Amino acid sequence: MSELTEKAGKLDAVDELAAKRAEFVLDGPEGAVYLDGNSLGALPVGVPGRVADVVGRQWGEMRIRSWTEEGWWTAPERIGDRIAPLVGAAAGQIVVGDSTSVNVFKALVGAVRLARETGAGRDEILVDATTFPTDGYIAGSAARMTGCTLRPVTPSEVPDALGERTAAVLLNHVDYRTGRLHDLPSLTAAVHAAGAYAVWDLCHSAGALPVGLDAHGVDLAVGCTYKYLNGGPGSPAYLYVRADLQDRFDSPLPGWNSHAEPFGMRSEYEPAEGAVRGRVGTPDILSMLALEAALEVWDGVTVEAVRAKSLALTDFFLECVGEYVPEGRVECLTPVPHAERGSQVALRCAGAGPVMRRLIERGVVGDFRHPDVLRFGFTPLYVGFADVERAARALAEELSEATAQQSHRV
Ligand SMILES: Cc1ncc(COP(=O)(O)O)c(C=O)c1O
Ligand SMILES: Nc1ccccc1C(=O)C[C@H](N)C(=O)O
Repeated sequence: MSELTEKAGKLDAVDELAAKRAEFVLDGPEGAVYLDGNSLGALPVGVPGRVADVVGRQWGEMRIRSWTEEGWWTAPERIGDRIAPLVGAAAGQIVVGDSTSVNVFKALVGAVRLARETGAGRDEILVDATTFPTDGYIAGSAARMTGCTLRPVTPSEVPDALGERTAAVLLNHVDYRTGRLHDLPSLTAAVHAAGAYAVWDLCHSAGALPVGLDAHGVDLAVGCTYKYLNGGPGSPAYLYVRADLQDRFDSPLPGWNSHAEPFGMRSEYEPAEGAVRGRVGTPDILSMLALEAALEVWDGVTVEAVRAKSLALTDFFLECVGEYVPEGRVECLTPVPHAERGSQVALRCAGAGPVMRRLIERGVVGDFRHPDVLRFGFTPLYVGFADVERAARALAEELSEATAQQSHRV
């Protein structure tokens, strides 16, 4: 047994979250090392039974009565309240529904409208230049619709780019490619000092590390639920609107579900109070109730414990990669300081696409991001230290073989 295998065993033995792994389905043809929870979280064991009940009994037998008797109608705000503590929000500020892309649109246009109430000259939106593409596309459209210019800047350039013209700033808490964690408290404070509104995309941080939305005075936030919250493919996203902004939040998608009296069927729109104002149309109940069941794995778990394990996992992965992988074959894009690291490790590597394909064939599942990045996501609820060691060893073997083949060809 190598030193690192032994170390993995010791770390697993004292892991206080180790028992959570049994609450997920992790078998199947791909093997047990699943490091792609930053794209699609694994299936919690309680979900299939709940979905069967929702379909078979609630829909199949109770039909229309389930909107009231099974709480379907109020699911978006009820599940929002279940997510709230995971992102540091008090109840009543999060509503679940639609995709992240749609919520980015609601939040960003809403933010520009808030900024315009006090400063008509505010006609610029700043957007993270390194963002996951959908946020940039939506921000471009939001800018055109609101008569703003869109200015892409890196998060570190934001403080200098802010000014009297800034209406809203759309940032990612953790960068999807590099895994870099941005400084949400200080960037939010800088946006506020300029009189603008901050919209945060939490896709890669919610469920992986403390976010502190209320504590840091974030204005609006969005996130998906299919990564670290394990809600399933295409599970609905969420929108956070800070309590004291809700009265002034003017949604660009004011559907009947956000009406003060949806069943009044009135022709005039009157927005509901509270988080409900962020709703649009009929909620996607099947996905939403699967998500609700998935969130039960968080019972008795603190985000702080998850963060501590996440950092221990990524530290250990970096240590194993440093030990096993031939010098110079990979370049780590993820920052080493804990304060700047999310819950993934991104390694730049020649031939990253084929390398990841072969790793997956070996049963180590990460993903590849264009043009040359290997991404490994670490979900502390179901990834263990032995997985980490095995993944790094498989990567090293893969890269050594590739190197050997290359020199053979030469
Ligand atoms: C930062 C970020 N925003 C948005 C999305 C996607 O949004 P949607 O759920 O609308 O596809 C992703 C990943 O899918 C993401 O990583
Ligand atoms: N929603 C998806 C559907 C299909 C494939 C990937 C995704 C992702 O979520 C990608 C992820 N946002 C990423 O950080 O690359």
